[in-house]
Amino acid sequence: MKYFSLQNKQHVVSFEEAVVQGLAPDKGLYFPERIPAFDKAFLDDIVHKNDLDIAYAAIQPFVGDEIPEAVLRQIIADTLSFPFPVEKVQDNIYSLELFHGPTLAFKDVGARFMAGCLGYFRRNDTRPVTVLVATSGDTGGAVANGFYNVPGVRVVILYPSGKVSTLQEKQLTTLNGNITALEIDGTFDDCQRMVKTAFLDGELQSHVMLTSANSINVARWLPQMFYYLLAYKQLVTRYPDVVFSVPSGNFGNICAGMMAAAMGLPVKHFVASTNVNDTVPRFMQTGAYTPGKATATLSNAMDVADPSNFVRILELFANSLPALKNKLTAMSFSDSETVATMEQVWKDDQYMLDPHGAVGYLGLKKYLADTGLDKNTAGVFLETAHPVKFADTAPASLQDKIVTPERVQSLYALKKVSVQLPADYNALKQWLTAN
Ligand SMILES: N[C@@H](CCOP(=O)(O)O)C(=O)O
Repeated sequence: MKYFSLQNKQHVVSFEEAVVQGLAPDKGLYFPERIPAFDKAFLDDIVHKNDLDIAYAAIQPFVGDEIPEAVLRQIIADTLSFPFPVEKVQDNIYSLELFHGPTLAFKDVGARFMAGCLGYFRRNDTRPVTVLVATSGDTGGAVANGFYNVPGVRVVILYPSGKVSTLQEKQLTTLNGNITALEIDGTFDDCQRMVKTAFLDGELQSHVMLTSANSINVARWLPQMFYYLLAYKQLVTRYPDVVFSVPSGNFGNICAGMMAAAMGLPVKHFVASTNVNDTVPRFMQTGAYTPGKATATLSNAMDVADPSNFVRILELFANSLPALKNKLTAMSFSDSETVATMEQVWKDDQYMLDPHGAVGYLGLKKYLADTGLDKNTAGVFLETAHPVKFADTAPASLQDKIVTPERVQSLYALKKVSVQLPADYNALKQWLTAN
């Protein structure tokens, strides 16, 4: 499989080059040259396949022969070492729980897969590489955990000061070792812009070898297909149709699901559920892409005004808005709707939503109500992070009901270590060069 830059289709690279570079030199995102198709017999028999074989079938065409089969299978096994249950919340409404990994968010999947690929590609390379990553909350912790102590790799995480939760910040700032947290006086979009600018800076790159671990990197983005297939496997014997509602910020997660659908996974429809950072829902209505400045919300990991991966979604639909609308509906919800939903679902169903899952749930319910879909349809919202990550801003009535998983309990006592920087690319460049 080759990958081209979405800024210049003539710029074509291998999987390895796409992973190691992260972003094309022209700042374009890499995109696969063709969309592989799942074997129909394999999909028809998916309930009898094991999870690792399903993931292998999904990702192998994107990797080709650039990673030997045994190595790729081991990377997948290391990535999927925790469960992805589909929990019933109400009749026809299911939560795909993606928070059972080490950092309690769906990002663990992509971060661990990418760490495995990068480790393989750099096995004979002694030059140190810097993984540069921007986070609005969850990516940073997952990348820090996935790359912690990986030889020859240093991770530099940019996060917006005061705009991530207590637990998220502890996950970013307490590992130390090969992980450094840069606390930026700005928004996630500022952090993402600074990271992307670094990739364009030839002078910087002559001193520092850089790659990205945001979902702009194909090895972070594509493995997110796995859990759509695993959810489908769990539901297909009961429901002919599945609708996924995906809480969306940088749009990498939903874009991976839509890639799986383009490969043949039978998904009836996708709902992109956003908070008030509604650039995509507005685009879907008007056709005008006009990102403003990000607004801070309770679902902070989705506080993204200019989502990187939306260009990939457009590419999947040959930039045709009518074609996209047949497969995707986008809706936005306020914090007050989010809180009311968290309280209501706990009261009625004893299911604890996190604010991102609540936004996904809202989008799903609204879509199903608007379209009047029947009992043959399973509605699935992605519960992208554990509620404890947002315990400090959870409604007072729910605070004492959120259970802290054992694997993060010790984090609260650790001391935060971060470097404060202004939202200015030159400050980042100076820091990277000096360190
Ligand atoms: N929601 C993200 C923002 C970055 O998204 P990514 O999937 O491109 O890494 C976060 O939690 O940091």
